[in-house]
Order: sequence, then C-alpha cells, then structure tokens
Amino acid sequence: MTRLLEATHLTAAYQTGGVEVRAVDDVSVHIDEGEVLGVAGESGCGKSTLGAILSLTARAPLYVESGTLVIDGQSQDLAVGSRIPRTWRGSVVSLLPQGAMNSISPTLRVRTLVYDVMRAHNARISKNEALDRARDRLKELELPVRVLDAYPHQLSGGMKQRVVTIISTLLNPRLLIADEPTSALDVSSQKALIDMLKQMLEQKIMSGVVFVTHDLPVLRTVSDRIAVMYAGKIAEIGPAEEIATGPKHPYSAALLNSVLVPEPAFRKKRVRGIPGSPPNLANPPAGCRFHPRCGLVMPDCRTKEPPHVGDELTFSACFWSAQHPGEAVPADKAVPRHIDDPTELDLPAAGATPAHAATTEGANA
Ligand SMILES: Nc1ncnc2c1ncn2[C@@H]1O[C@H](COP(=O)(O)OP(=O)(O)OP(=O)(O)O)[C@@H](O)[C@H]1O
Repeated sequence: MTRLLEATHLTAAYQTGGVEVRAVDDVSVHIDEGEVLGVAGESGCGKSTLGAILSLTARAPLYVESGTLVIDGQSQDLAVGSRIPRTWRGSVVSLLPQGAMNSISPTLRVRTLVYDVMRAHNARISKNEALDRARDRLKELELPVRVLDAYPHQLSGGMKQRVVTIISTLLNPRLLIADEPTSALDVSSQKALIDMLKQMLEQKIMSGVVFVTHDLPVLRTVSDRIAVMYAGKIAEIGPAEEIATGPKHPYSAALLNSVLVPEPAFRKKRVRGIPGSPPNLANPPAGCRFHPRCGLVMPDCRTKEPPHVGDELTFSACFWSAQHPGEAVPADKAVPRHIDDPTELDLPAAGATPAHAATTEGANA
C-alpha cells in the first residue's frame, strides 16, 4: 500500500474570552492510497476540528499550535505563522463542510456556483472551461448534466449533497475531508452518496477520504478503517470490521454499545448508554481522559498518558490494552454500572453551557 497522508502531532485550540479549549491534542493519523478513514465519537470530541486542521481551513478562534502534513512526499507545517501555499487548498486537500448543502445561495443556479468555486482557485479560468469540467464530471458519475441549470431548491436533498460533493472535488484533490455528509439524508440518499464516493475513489478523482460522522452504522459501511476520538484524542484506530465487532478500547466498546439501530450485529447486544458526559476540554482530566467513565480503570489511567498499543495504522491508546494485547474489551465491562463520584466527571455547573455546545462556525466557515 502506498501512503497518501501522514499527519503528525496535530494540536489545535479555540481561544475565546481568555479560555483555551484544546479540541485536538497531539493527534497523528496516517492514510493509505484508496482508503476511507472514518472518524467517530460523541459530539464535542473534536471530529470537525480534526477535519478543519486536515483540510487547512482552521481559522480564528481556532489556532493550530503544531502539526505537519505530508502528502505525496511534500511536507507542510501547519502551526500558526506557517505559509500554506494556495494550491494546497482544493487541489491537495478539499473540505466538504458540515451542512454545505444548506448554505448554497437559493438565488444562484448550480452553474454559477461551479464557476465561482473554480474561479476562486484559478482566476483565469473561463466560464466555459469551468462548466465543461463540471459537465464531464457529472457524465463520468452518471448524473444528469441538467442539474447545472437548476436552482438548489429544485434539487432533492440527496442530489444537492451529491452536487456539492462533486463541486468540492472538481480540482481532483488527493484527499477529501467530508464532515457529516450523510447526517441530513434519508437512508437511500445516504447509500447513493456513499456509492458515489466509492466510485470517485475507484476513478481516482481523489485518492483518499476522511469521513467524519457520529453515525457508527454508516461509518461501518463506508470506512476501511475507523478512528474513534474521545476528548480531543484518538482512543482507538483500526479496520472498520474489527472496531465494529471487537473493539479494543473501552470507549469504542461503550460507544458501540450505545448505538440504537436495528443492525443485525448490534441487535443481539443490550443497548447501554455511557454514564456521565465527556469532559470539559478547557480542563480535561489527567491521565487517560476516559478514565472517569471507564469500567476497566486502573491506577495508572488516572495519572499517566495511555500507551499506543499496536502500530501507527491500528492501535488502542489504553493501559488495559497494554495488559491484554490484541484482546477485545468485554462489552459489559467497558463502563461502570454507576459513577460514585460525579465530581470526577467535571460536569458543568447547573445552568452553565457545556463546552461542546459552542459554535464551530469559526473553524469550518
Ligand atoms: N468556535 C468555537 N469556540 C470555542 N470552542 C469551540 C468552538 N467550536 C468548537 N469548540 C469546542 O471544541 C471542541 C470540539 O468541537 P468539534 O466541533 O470539533 O467536535 P465534534 O466532535 O465535531 O462535535 P459535533 O459532532 O457536535 O460536530 C468542543 O469542546 C467544542 O465545544
């Protein structure tokens, strides 16, 4: 397998009103050519922020403190102050942002949007050239060329999302970062979009996809590997089937156990929520960030950073995994039945806004 992306030591924080929320903390991810990497985790765990860093779209109040991307042997430093060449955005990495299909202006035809996007990357491109490129792409993907003449409201939700995906990839980016692309779609439109993304990978329109969603069944269908994030860090990363059927990190096991869908693999399991709530990232717990909610917690978890057990493509960041290498977590042991000391959870005071309720507009706009 050829390596497409090496992203190392990514750290970024939101700085608002004197409070620093480190939403992604020393995360490294690697993607091979042709792979779809799914990113899962509860709301507020840093999925969209990771997407913003990888797609080079982080902007105030989100500041990248450190990190390097290597794509096709070209290295790019991401820390604040680094010069990011214009050519990287759109043609090396491209973002399909959360809610993109609802942010299309209702007064513009799709063809105008295509031209505006292409012109933003190449001021000298003619309208005909831009539209020819879009027409060819629609034909390659067996979609009707007449969508170019439509206004957004004339397209179904599923078609709108496929069109936005096509526009985001007109420059053939090496890596597409898709943030919750299927969340607002019905199941048949979800399937159509996933099939189209796979077709685009086969046709080498792009060479890899980072697919961010909280929807585990969708991730299992679309991803080759899944990264499970918790409180700004990767708890576990591994082949999608292994994560879905034999997770090695207690948090992955707990997350899977709380899925409420009638999928055959999940149907036999007793669905159980995860007690407590994710920590406030302005003040995360010491040691393993999941330790206050973990059923397999041991003394080291409270004070020490957990080791990565495995290799760079497949690992579980966990002391239990270090003692049980290769073993799946027993699902009924992943979380405690009760949490005796709720103060350990760093819950917000009554009436306070949880940290993860803040807007992400700044990061992905
Ligand atoms: N503009 C912002 N200002 C301050 N904090 C923010 C901002 N945007 C996000 N955060 C915080 O950063 C953390 C990570 O947020 P992020 O949106 O990346 O999570 P997520 O996993 O994508 O969540 P969701 O699934 O709800 O989109 C959260 O604690 C959130 O409160």
